[in-house]
Amino acid sequence: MATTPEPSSRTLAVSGQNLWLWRQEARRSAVEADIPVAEVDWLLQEVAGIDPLSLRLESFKARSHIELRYPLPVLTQLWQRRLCDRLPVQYLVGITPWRRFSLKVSPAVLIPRPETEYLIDLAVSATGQSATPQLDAGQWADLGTGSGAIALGLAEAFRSATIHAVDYSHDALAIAQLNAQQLGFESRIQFYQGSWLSPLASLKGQLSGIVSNPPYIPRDELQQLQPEVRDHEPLMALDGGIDGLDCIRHLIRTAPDYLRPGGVWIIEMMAGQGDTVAQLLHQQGRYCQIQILPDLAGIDRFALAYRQE
Ligand SMILES: C[S@@+](CC[C@H](N)C(=O)[O-])C[C@H]1O[C@@H](n2cnc3c(N)ncnc32)[C@H](O)[C@@H]1O
Repeated sequence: MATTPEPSSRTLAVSGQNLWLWRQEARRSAVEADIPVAEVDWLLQEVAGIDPLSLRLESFKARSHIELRYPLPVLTQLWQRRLCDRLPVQYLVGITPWRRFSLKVSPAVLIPRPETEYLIDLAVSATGQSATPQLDAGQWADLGTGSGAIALGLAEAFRSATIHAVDYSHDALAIAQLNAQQLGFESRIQFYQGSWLSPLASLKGQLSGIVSNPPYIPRDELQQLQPEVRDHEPLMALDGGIDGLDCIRHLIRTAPDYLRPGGVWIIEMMAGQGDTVAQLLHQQGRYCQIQILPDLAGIDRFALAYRQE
């Protein structure tokens, strides 16, 4: 498993000119390796604390010294891992932005994606549109919490709710808990190790909402994923079984017993799964107002339904 070196406790300084030269070389190698050059600047923001404008205008070049989290040769080694091992830059620096949060990530968790941010907006608008009272309060679940991103988003959006975050992976839960502590949400989110809803048996019939971004990649397609994903993100976060729908089918089948009447069920899915997911929700017979919703690019990526009253 890839690990990022611990930041040095020594003060490590380089001249702006030297760092500029390092950046030029890294940008050249990024182009050659077909990696977005913007990732070099992201790395420099994190390890050298240089703001995006100074990077864009290259004004940092005039500074006599810039403090780094790692010595320059270690930075070079890190960048080599990005180039040669295709290690995602988020794992290199150990953090990723998501909504307004800066989340700790490691190869134990999926790197939360920008499109997943929309699940929180869907949850907020679903509670606003519902006739069921106080859907934005009470108990909410984030199933397959990974880094804790969705649980944190829900905790921030629904100030009176308690969030129950479940993951099968102990290592993922450790990261999620750390994120909750660092962002000041530890009293609002409870964490459970186990499979989907099974650790929440005591909450049957009480959940105001269930939100999940489950694994949904068909098994045969895993090998065709980009190396950054295939070789570094956890298989347990990706593998959705033969047709990609194993976890979604399970969540459709089990969620009605856990939702309160009128409670909302929201998931992310893969492009092309919308028709089948809508059909499964209809067949289950206990959902209403079933909707398949697009992402910002207009591609169907989300499903939303309410438990019948
Ligand atoms: C696609 S990732 C989503 C992570 C995070 N919610 C996000 O959106 O970035 C799916 C998550 O489901 C978890 N998972 C897989 N199988 C599970 C199961 N049977 N029960 C609970 N969690 C599971 C994985 O460990 C992984 O963290």
